[in-house]
Amino acid sequence: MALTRGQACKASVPTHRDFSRGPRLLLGAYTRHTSYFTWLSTVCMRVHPLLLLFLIALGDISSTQASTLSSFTSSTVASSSSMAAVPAANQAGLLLKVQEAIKAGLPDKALADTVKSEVSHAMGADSEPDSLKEMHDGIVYKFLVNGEWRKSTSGRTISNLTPYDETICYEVQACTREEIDEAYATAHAAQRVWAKTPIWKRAELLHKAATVLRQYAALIATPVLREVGKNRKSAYDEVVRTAELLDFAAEEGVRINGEVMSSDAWVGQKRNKLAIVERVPVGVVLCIPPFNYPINLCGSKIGPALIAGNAVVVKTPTQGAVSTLHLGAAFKIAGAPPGLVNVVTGKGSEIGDYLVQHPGANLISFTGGATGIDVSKKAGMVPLQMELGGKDACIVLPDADLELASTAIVKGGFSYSGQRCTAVKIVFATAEIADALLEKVLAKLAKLTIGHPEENADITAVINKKSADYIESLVMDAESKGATLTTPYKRVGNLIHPLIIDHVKENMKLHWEEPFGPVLPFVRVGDAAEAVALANKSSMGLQGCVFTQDINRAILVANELAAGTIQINGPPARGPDHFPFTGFKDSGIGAQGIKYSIESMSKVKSFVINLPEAAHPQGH
Ligand SMILES: NC(=O)C1=CN([C@@H]2O[C@H](COP(=O)(O)OP(=O)(O)OC[C@H]3O[C@@H](n4cnc5c(N)ncnc54)[C@H](OP(=O)(O)O)[C@@H]3O)[C@@H](O)[C@H]2O)C=CC1
Ligand SMILES: O=C(O)[C@H](O)COP(=O)(O)O
Repeated sequence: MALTRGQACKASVPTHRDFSRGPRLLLGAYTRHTSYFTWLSTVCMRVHPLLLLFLIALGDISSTQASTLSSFTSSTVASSSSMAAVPAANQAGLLLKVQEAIKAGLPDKALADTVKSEVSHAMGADSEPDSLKEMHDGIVYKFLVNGEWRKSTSGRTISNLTPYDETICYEVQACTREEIDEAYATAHAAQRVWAKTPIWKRAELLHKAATVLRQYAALIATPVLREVGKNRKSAYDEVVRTAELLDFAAEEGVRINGEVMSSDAWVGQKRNKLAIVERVPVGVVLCIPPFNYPINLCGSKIGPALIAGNAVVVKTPTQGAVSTLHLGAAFKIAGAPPGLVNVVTGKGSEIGDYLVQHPGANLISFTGGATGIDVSKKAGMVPLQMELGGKDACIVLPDADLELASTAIVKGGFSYSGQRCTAVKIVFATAEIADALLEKVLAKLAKLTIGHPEENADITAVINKKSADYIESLVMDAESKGATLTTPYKRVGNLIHPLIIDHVKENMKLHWEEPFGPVLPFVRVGDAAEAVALANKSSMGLQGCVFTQDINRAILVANELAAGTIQINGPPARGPDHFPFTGFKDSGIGAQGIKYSIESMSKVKSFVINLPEAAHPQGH
C-alpha cells in the first residue's frame, strides 16, 4: 500500500527536529540571559530577517517571543512569505551552517557576514548552477562518460521510486554494452595521463571536488532524501562526510611512500642489491556502491582510487543513481580530466556481469549484499575489495553500564532505520541483566520519531516494497515460532515501525538473516561464551560489540569474536573513515579505510639495483 506524505506524518510520534537544536540553543540562552535575546534580535535584524523567520517557522519560538523579536526588526520580518524564499530542501542545511557559525564563536560582524552569505546561498541553491543542470532534462538524468553527460542510445530509462510514497522521482539511463566499453576505454586513456600527474595535483582535484560537494551540499542531499529515503539531516551529513573523506584521502595520498630494501637481511647475502619498492596504480577501478550511502560509499572508493593514480568507472546503485551521479558531477565541476571519472547507470541484473567481467576492470571495489559473493566468483583474476553484509552482534555482559549499552543498541540498531551494514543486527543479553536492559532499550526506542525524511524523522520508510516485505516475513516467521513482539508490529507502506523481538531462537530466520530494517532480535544467553559461540555461527563477520566495565574481559571476548572490528562499549560503525573497515567470512575481502583503500587500490612494483660489490652507507 502506498504511503502518502500525509499518512507518514500522521504516523509520527511527536516531532523532534535535530535541526532545531540551534534555535533551542539560542532560546535556552535567551531564557537564561535576556541580553543574549537582544543580541539575537540584533543579529537577526542585521543579518537577514529570514533568520528570525526560520526560528519562528520551526516552531521553536513562541508567538510572544516571536512578536518581541519582531519588534526589534523591520516590518518585512512579519511577512511570512519571505520564508518561502528558502526552499524547504535547503532549510536544514542552512540551519546547520548557522549552528556551526554560532558554535565557532565568531565575532558579531563575522557571524553576521557568514550567516548572510549562507542565507543567500540557501535561497539560491535550488536554482541549480548550469554545471548541474546539464546532468538532466527534468527528472531524466544522463550518465557521465568521457567528461560528457549523455543519454543512452538504448533509448531506455529506469524509473526510481521514492521509498516513502512510491512515486517516480527520477529516470536514469539504461546504458548499453557499447557505452560501458567506451567508459572503460576513456578511463584507460585518461589513466595513462593521470598516472603521470604529480600527486600534489591529484590531491588538488580531490580537494576541489570536496569544495564543490560542500558548496552544493543542500542541493546534493536532495536526491539522497528522495531516492533512498534518508532523512534530510543524514542526507546532508553524508555529503559533508564525503567532502571530508576526499580531503583526508588527498592528504593521506601525498604521504604514502614506498621503501628501500637491501639484500643483506637475507641469510648468506651481501649488501649488493637494493630494491626500490613503489606503490603504482592498478589502472581502472570499477566502483560499485550500494543504495544506502550512494554518495559516501562511492566517494570512499573514488577518493583513494584517484589519489593512487587510477581512473574509475562507477556503476551506480539503481536506487541512489542520481545521488551517485551528483558525485560524478562534483569531480567534473572540479576539473577532472575527461574520462578520469565515468559514471554509468543501469540495473545490476542487466549490466553487472558485463561490467565485472570486462577486461577493462583492473580492480573491483564493491559494497552491497550477497550479490558480492557472485561478483567475486565471476570477476576472475582481478583484485577485489568487497564489503558485504553483516550480522553485527551486540553482547551485553552482567557488569555492563546498561544506560550506555541501551543507548548504543538504539543508535546502532535503528539509525537510518537499520539500513546499515554496521547496524546492530542481534543483541545477546546475559540472563542477569536482560530484563533491565530491554526496559531501557524500549524506553529509548519509544522516543524515536517515525515519519517522513523531510521531517527529519528517525525512522523512515525502508528502501522499497521488496525490502519491507522481506522484513515483514522475518517478523512473521519469528512470531510464528514463539518469539515475543515487544510492541505490536506496524507497517504503513514501506514504513515499518521500530520493533524489538525478544526471545529469538536459533530456529528463527531473524537469528541469522540481516533484516536491513528497523527490526532487532533480542536473544537471552547464559554467559559470554554462549553469546560468542552463537555470534560466530553466523556466516558473516563484519563488526561486533561488547559491553562490560571490565576491560580485560572485553578484550578476551573481542578476541574470540570472528569479525573485522569489535567495538568495546560502543555501537558498530565504519567511521571515522580513516579507521580500517574490513569484513571476515562472507562479510568481505580486503580492507577499506582511507589508507587501507589506497594500499588496496595500488600494487607493489620494485626496481632492483644490482651493485658490483657490497655497499654500506656510513652514518658518520
Ligand atoms: N557491507 C556493506 O557495506 C553493505 C551491505 N549491504 C547489504 O546489501 C543488501 C542489499 O543492499 P543492496 O544495495 O541492494 O545490495 P546489492 O548487493 O543488491 O547491490 C549493491 C550494488 O551491486 C549492484 N549489483 C547488483 N547486481 C549486480 C551484478 N550482478 N553485478 C554487479 N553489480 C551488481 C547493485 O546495482 P543495482 O542497484 O542496479 O541492483 C548495487 O549497485 C543489504 O540487505 C545488506 O545486506 C548493503 C549496503 C552496505
Ligand atoms: O555500508 C554501510 O552500511 C556502511 O558502510 C555503514 O557505515 P556507517 O557505519 O558509517 O553507517
